[in-house]
Amino acid sequence: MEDVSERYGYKPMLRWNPQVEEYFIKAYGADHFSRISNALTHPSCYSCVRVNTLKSTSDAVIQKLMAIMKETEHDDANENLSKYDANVNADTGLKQKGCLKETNISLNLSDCSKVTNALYENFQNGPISKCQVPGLDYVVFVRGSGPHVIDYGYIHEKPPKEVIVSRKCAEAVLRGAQVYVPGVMACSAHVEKGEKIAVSVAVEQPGPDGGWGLGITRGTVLQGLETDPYYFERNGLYIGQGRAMMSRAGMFRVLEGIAVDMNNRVFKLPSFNDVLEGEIFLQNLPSIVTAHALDPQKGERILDMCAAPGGKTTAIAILMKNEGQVVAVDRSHNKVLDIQKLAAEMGLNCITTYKLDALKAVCQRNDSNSTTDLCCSKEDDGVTSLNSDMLSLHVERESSITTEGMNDKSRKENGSNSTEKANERTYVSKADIRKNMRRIRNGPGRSQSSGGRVQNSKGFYPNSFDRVLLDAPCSALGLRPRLFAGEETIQSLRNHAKYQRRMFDQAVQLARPGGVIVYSTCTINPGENEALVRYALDKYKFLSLAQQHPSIGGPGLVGHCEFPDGYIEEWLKPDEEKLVQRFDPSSPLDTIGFFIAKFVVGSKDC
Ligand SMILES: C[S@@+](CC[C@H](N)C(=O)[O-])C[C@H]1O[C@@H](n2cnc3c(N)ncnc32)[C@H](O)[C@@H]1O
Repeated sequence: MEDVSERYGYKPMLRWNPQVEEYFIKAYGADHFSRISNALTHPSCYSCVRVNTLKSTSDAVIQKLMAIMKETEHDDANENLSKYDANVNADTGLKQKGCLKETNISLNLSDCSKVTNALYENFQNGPISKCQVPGLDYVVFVRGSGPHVIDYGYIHEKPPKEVIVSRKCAEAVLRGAQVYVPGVMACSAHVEKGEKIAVSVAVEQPGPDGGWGLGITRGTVLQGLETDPYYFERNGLYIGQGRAMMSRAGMFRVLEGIAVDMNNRVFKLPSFNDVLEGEIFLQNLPSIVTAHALDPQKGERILDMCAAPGGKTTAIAILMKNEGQVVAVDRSHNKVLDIQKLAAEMGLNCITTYKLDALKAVCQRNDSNSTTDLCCSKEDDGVTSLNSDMLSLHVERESSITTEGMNDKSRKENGSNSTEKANERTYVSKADIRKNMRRIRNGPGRSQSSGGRVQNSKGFYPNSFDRVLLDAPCSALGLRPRLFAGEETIQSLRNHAKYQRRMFDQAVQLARPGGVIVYSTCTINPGENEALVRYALDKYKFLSLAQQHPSIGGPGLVGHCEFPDGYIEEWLKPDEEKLVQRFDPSSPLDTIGFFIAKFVVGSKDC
């Protein structure tokens, strides 16, 4: 007989490109890499909330979040007691309820086996508490739990009804999302609205051509038999149970909406996504530390080179008490709008946004005649803040979001995004929702006719910033939870590294002597981390690594790696490793994989 607990469990194995795996094993050692790889398949066991100290305090936020959690628990309890009655045999239903209760009661700290002592102490006084790291008391941790064992109601020869979801959908669900219609790939026959559904994920498998593939026809009928698609591959890839919000036919007919309401998850993480608008921001701990490491001071001029959606930009602005200027650029028009929305929601008017390719972030003085762009047209300081007069006179307008009046959420739900996008967690600001409501009521305003406005920039003058943050686009191999990592090859990893070096070259020109550059990535790839630091220190003798505060990540990697093609990748030299922060997803801090290096810029004349 089938081992039900194995089949209906959650024991994913991350797949890598074989050469990439070999490289990481060389870098970390086989055991350590296996721990990292395993950690990446799970979400962190706590959520991290950054408090907007200009609007609230950690204590006030903790009180409010506690109240929200209480309310939710109360709603959940009622929901659990009433929801399945219609379609489930009464006895089985009662058993399920018992199981749910038991599981809930067992949500204690021991579930989160990887929590450090520091975090453990944080949670001694309840599920929500202030971060104990000196200087980070405006960070609030909210305890989650998992992995939970779920009873899917398997009866011999009568497997539970189920859906298979796409991998991106599953990753979003593990972070707390619901299953949206586009994410559903296959479903059991005769599923009706309200029925209990087991949710598993189909992950890319090696294809005959050496690549990866997912050969599954959307709409496939599942029988719960070995003949089902990915039957064996889905062993141990069950991510929770939910209630069908529509019939099987509906799931493949409609284009939008929640297909399965996930009410019994393998990982339970409170998301607080749409509460306490402007008062809090959900952010990974290493990202918060990055803003801190930059050490922005009131009145300074700071450049955030790859800023969207603005998590670090707003953290920096708050550390500066909204005094000074934070110039936030991104190459994506819509993403610049996201930064604007977030800044508005958080009440931060020291943030100026531009659309700019960070590879062309430096403009020379003589460029200014040929451009209407503000950044290079102002002789005195190289950058100009965005006020309303300037907006009407100088802004280069761009047509905005094509789906005028729709926020990200409605786009997601109406199916105009891809299958994957429908299950990615997208940030929707309350300010955005309110703005759209106003537009619907009043019609488009004068400045709203083409949607949001984004000012193009042609770059900034050299040495025009006190501090520069380069939170570089990267392979993102530290992000979690992740169920597949095979897409990155050695070549693609090297391409990321090249791109980052070119951006760093721009950052070096823009930071003034005596200024600071912070470089960060959310990848575990040393080629994009330590190797970038090596490149920077070897090429720019006036740069030196600086101590970061707080320093809670681990040390960097010292040495080098020799590749089969003869290429040698140089990492850090002894003593440099303590000056960078490497957040290891398998470490007790239980964060995403992340890297931070801080450079001080010396005199550029030498
Ligand atoms: C890691 S994300 C930044 C996250 C952001 N710093 C935050 O904390 O919210 C990288 C960003 O770089 C942007 N990007 C990629 N290539 C770029 C380029 N050449 N110039 C400017 N931005 C770029 C992407 O659009 C993306 O928003």
